[in-house]
Amino acid sequence: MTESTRLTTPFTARATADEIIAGVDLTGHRMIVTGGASGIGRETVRALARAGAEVTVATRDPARAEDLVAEFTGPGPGTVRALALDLADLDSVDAFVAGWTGPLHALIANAGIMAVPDRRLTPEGWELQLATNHLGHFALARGLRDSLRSAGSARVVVVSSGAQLRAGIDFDDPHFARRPYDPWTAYSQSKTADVLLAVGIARRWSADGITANALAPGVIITNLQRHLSEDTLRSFGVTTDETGAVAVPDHYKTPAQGAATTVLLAASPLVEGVTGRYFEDNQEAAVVPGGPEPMTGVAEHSVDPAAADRLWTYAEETLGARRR
Ligand SMILES: NC(=O)c1ccc[n+]([C@@H]2O[C@H](COP(=O)([O-])OP(=O)(O)OC[C@H]3O[C@@H](n4cnc5c(N)ncnc54)[C@H](O)[C@@H]3O)[C@@H](O)[C@H]2O)c1
Repeated sequence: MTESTRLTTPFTARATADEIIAGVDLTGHRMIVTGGASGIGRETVRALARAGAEVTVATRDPARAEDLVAEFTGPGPGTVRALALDLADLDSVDAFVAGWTGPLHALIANAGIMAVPDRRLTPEGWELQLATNHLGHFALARGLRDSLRSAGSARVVVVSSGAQLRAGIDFDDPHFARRPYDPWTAYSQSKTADVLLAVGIARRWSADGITANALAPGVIITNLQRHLSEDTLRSFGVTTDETGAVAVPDHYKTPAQGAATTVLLAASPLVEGVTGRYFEDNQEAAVVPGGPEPMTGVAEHSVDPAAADRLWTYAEETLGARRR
């Protein structure tokens, strides 16, 4: 992709999800938002349902989406329901896939965890951030491929992060079995894997009418930061006063603004047919060398087709060899 072919939209970085799809009618569109009960995912669900979509919130605890379901119960065109899904538990992913019937117009891989302080493993022995953010979503997307195909035209949207700039995939030790565990390196690796998943799907499923793109939502205060200490948050410029009010730097977004790029990729006609790309602030991002310095753009290692293919094979083999 060159500068001249980079896709631009009329939307500013501050546009909200509702502004992005104003006038778009999603009636009859069936969509899944993982992690849709909180944070950015919750605002994604609301914007898509307001535009008329039938949205399924895939969440570990469906009770947490009760108010969302209630908000869209009634005469309006959009509906919301909540179904159980634990991405770190492949039996749960399999059960979710087995329970899905009919077409699927958009799969939004939004759920995620960040900077888990110690090296935690799933029952299969996989590092928790890679397992949740990537391997669970890989299994989910693969399991739902027929449903995506049967929609005729379907989109996969993967919520990554600017953290993908900081680390590629360590194919020799993805689960930190030998190298020292670092919470941020593990997060960055998993977010690179998110972009590579979109690239991998774009390389394989285009003939099925399925597109896939990844994005960074910006920086938004949500439950995602729960593993960060007050000192770390202060170093990011986030402070909490004695009343509990949180003050954030100017570049932080609201959840509704954070959901905007996801909604652009899931539903806007502006990106019809676009696949294998990475967006931030509602525009396609520039490809840059990864490393500690760049704050925007997508790292070369995150969109490298060879890395995408290698990760795809790795994920297939890993899932195939899972402990029962
Ligand atoms: N908030 C930010 O500043 C920011 C920045 C960059 C990227 N992101 C990405 O945005 C996405 C949404 O994060 P958010 O900020 O809304 O945080 P959040 O914590 O509010 O939402 C994440 C959701 O994922 C769910 N989840 C976690 N583990 C799961 C599992 N095993 N199975 C099913 N669901 C699980 C959580 O329950 C939660 O609902 C994440 O992928 C995150 O990496 C967020």
